[in-house]
Amino acid sequence: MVLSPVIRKLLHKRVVLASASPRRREILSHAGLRFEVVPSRFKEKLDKASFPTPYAYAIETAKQKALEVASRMHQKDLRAPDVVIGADTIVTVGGLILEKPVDKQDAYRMLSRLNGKEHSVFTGVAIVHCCTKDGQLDTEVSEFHEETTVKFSELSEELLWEYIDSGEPMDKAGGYGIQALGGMLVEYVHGDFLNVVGFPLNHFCKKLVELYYPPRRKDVQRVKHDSIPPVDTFENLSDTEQGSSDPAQGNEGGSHRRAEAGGDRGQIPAGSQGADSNGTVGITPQFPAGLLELIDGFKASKALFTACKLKVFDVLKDEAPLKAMDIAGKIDASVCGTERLLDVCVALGLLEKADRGYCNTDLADLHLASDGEYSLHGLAMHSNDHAWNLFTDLELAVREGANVAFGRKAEHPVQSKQTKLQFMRAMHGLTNLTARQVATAFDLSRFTSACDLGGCTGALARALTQQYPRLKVTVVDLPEVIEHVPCFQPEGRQTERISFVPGDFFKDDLPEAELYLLSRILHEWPDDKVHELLSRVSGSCKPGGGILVAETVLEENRAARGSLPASLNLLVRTQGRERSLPEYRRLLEQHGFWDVRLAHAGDRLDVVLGTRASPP
Ligand SMILES: O=c1[nH]cc([C@@H]2O[C@H](COP(=O)(O)OP(=O)(O)OP(=O)(O)O)[C@@H](O)[C@H]2O)c(=O)[nH]1
Repeated sequence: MVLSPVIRKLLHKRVVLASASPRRREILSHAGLRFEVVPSRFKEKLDKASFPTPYAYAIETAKQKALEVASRMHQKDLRAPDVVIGADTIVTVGGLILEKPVDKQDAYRMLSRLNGKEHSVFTGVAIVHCCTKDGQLDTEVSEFHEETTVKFSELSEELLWEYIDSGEPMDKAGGYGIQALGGMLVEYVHGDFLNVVGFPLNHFCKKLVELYYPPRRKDVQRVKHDSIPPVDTFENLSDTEQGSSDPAQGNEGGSHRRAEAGGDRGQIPAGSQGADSNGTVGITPQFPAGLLELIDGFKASKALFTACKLKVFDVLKDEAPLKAMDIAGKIDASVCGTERLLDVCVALGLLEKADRGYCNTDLADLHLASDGEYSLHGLAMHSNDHAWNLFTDLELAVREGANVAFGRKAEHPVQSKQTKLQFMRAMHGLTNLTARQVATAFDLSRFTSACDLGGCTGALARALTQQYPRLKVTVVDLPEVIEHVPCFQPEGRQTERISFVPGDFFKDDLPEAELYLLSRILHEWPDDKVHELLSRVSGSCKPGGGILVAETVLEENRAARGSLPASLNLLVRTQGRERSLPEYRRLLEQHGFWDVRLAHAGDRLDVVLGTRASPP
């Protein structure tokens, strides 16, 4: 949803978020902003003592992060984005500036300093507008900061260490994440909560209003600048894309129609008045850009899939820039069709276009070319060739309440050899992106052996053995999956501590292990099969051993997660479903696993750990 026309002002610009923070990405994308993410390479080590205030330090760091990205992008293709956003969050307590802890001891030092006290969280933000003049990068920087006061409860040493061991503190300023487990440490917050999480959205919108709608004399009394203008006021500020920015054509005094339902993802913004040929006055609703974007969403996905299938991103990874004609030759397609596809990819932020031709964006280089550890090419191809067809049955699946496709089209997602390999590629790319976070969500160093059930290409096993030098992992998967594992072994990095065992975890004996891993497995199955599997795991797991389940755990407010399409995916594809923490807790407890704990492992994945109790 795009609530604010001021965010819409940016929809037609190429916006880049110069940050690796998943929280910033989430806050801004939930606000309806469209942008690319290019993490900054600026080293955060400015001399803190040389700044008059902590926030001056945060602002300068934010600015340097954004400027580094602007100049790198400009150098790469001689064209910088229109807007680059940088941010830096710090915590101050007793005159000290705390950033992200470097290790657990550092996290402990930070959290001990915050224990039982009030502290301030500052986020500095820089909005850099770029343009290219005579091949030179020209920038205009707007900056601001926001302060929020947070008070921690008195916390015991045990609780502090339990929190540190959850792994959550490590990539967070001050060593805590208020949006997750860290929220339990906090007694009160004064100020903007999102500022603590990493991005002061409210102040950002005010800054945009200031930049994009400088007050006209007659507005000065009407627009209150110490708050985000209410929606009506924003509508009056709407630009030519949505209405008229000409003050003479504004809506002042006009009646704003409000809808009961529908409209631009929920609300119909006020439009313009006009008379028809009969002289009847009517109101044209404002253009529902967000809704049209939803309606057209499938076209964007299909464009991405097609470019992947035609290996456009591979071609441009090998050689760039290239003109449409050269690319068409290499992918064996028509020039006019190729040019259209390429331009759509530019609009989608997947490619960049300059005078000398087209290039991949960093995002496409990393994730859409078919090679590379973090390639999602396999996932895109799986979505194109399989998920796409299954989703045509969504209406039927919704009517029936179960996956009608399951019986008709597939017994399991792994079918023909080609399909199998494609599914494995999809899972491999996805798992590589999240494996480290899953491996570090809890401290698993007490385990010396693990068994990854349905561990596919061993991507999670690899992350675990890299993280825990004493750990040996056995990967169990169907024989027809294990057969293809050699295609996925990274050169020279095969570790002797990983072994692959062909087998069916519903039928064959499970290998002995202290820790059993079920990553993205349980959601594939209905409750009766989950019970069957957990009972087998429970039978093999010794008291004190563990079970680690990696899944998207549903929150109470189910609509709040960006991963809900996944739940429809399960509806059309399998008989399984996503579950909430109470549901996982109940399932695990029923099979003798206690002390069930949850940790987040990134945007779309959570980890649940349970410990096998001694039988009564
Ligand atoms: O309660 C919370 N407090 C802070 C955070 C996250 O902490 C980091 C702050 O670090 P920084 O500003 O340096 O940003 P990075 O993550 O290193 O990304 P950049 O590439 O922008 O430097 C930030 O991620 C906050 O979101 C939190 O999550 N909760």
